[in-house]
Amino acid sequence: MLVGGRGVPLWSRCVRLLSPHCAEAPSSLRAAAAVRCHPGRTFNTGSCRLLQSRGPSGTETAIGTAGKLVRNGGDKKAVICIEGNIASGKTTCLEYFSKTSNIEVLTEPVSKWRNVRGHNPLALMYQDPKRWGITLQTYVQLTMLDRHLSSVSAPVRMMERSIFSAKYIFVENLFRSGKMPEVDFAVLSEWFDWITTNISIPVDLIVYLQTSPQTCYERLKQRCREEEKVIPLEYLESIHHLYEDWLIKQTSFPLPAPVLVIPADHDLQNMLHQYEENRDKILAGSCLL
Ligand SMILES: Nc1ncnc2c1ncn2[C@@H]1O[C@H](COP(=O)(O)OP(=O)(O)O)[C@@H](O)[C@H]1O
Ligand SMILES: O=c1ccn([C@H]2C[C@H](O)[C@@H](COP(=O)(O)O)O2)c(=O)[nH]1
Repeated sequence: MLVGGRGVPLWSRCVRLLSPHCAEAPSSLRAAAAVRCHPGRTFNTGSCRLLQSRGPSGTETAIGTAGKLVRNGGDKKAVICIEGNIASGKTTCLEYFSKTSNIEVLTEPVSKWRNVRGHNPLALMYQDPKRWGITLQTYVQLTMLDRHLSSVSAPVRMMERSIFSAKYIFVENLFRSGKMPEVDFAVLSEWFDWITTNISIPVDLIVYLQTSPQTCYERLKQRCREEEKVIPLEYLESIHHLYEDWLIKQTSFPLPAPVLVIPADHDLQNMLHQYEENRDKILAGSCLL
């Protein structure tokens, strides 16, 4: 295992734990504070509760000491986000860990993205990204925020992706590829900046399932989700490069947490073995299990 390594070749079998470049990353899964990874800005939201409210889907929030909206009781729970390309095996990984007691698993709300009041923004986005990209990504941002803020029922929460990858990977990809008008990107960015400035979204660890785009392409075809039949290999390559820049090279956007890299091109049995081998690392430091 290499700790804090950078630029290590892809597809190596070892697992790596990379630290965020910013100085203010959450120190461990025990961290009571929610910290934003921006130079010179630290928000400690761990202690005081001034106001409390309950929203839809069991969201309980309060105003913390820094004036940020915080999830109620969130300071005591560890949050692990599973990140990776489309069809890299995130859901399969979560299914594996869902069998562990004391871990709460939250999959991406894809069913909502496929059906909001009878509309399918995911399908619309793939059909015409220029027109519908903002529609899908606005809804993704809302539903991911709802996931982050929903009340936690176990000491450890494992969730699929995050509001950060929605913005840093998918919105960014639409914009850079010329499939999102500048004004749509600006509006989404304003929303994202407002949310992350005013709402505490603590993440303690990112687990990055690192795959080749080719592997994802094969798994995508095997999964055969109707909306995704139009996805070419090049799309997965773009997503892959954005992930690598963010989580491995750490040259694009701030990291909300340290990164554990798990090479994920291997067959299912091998992957399950790796998850078992890394169980302690993934859950390390929570002091709650
Ligand atoms: N290690 C693996 N080897 C082969 N197929 C896999 C592996 N992991 C997952 N799959 C299959 O690949 C497809 C995508 O996996 P999934 O877990 O849904 O990915 P994601 O949630 O990242 O989109 C599914 O059909 C799944 O059964
Ligand atoms: O912000 C986002 C997040 C996801 N998507 C798309 C990509 C896939 O087609 C589905 C679900 O992703 P999985 O990797 O299979 O979980 O949603 C998006 O367009 N924007």
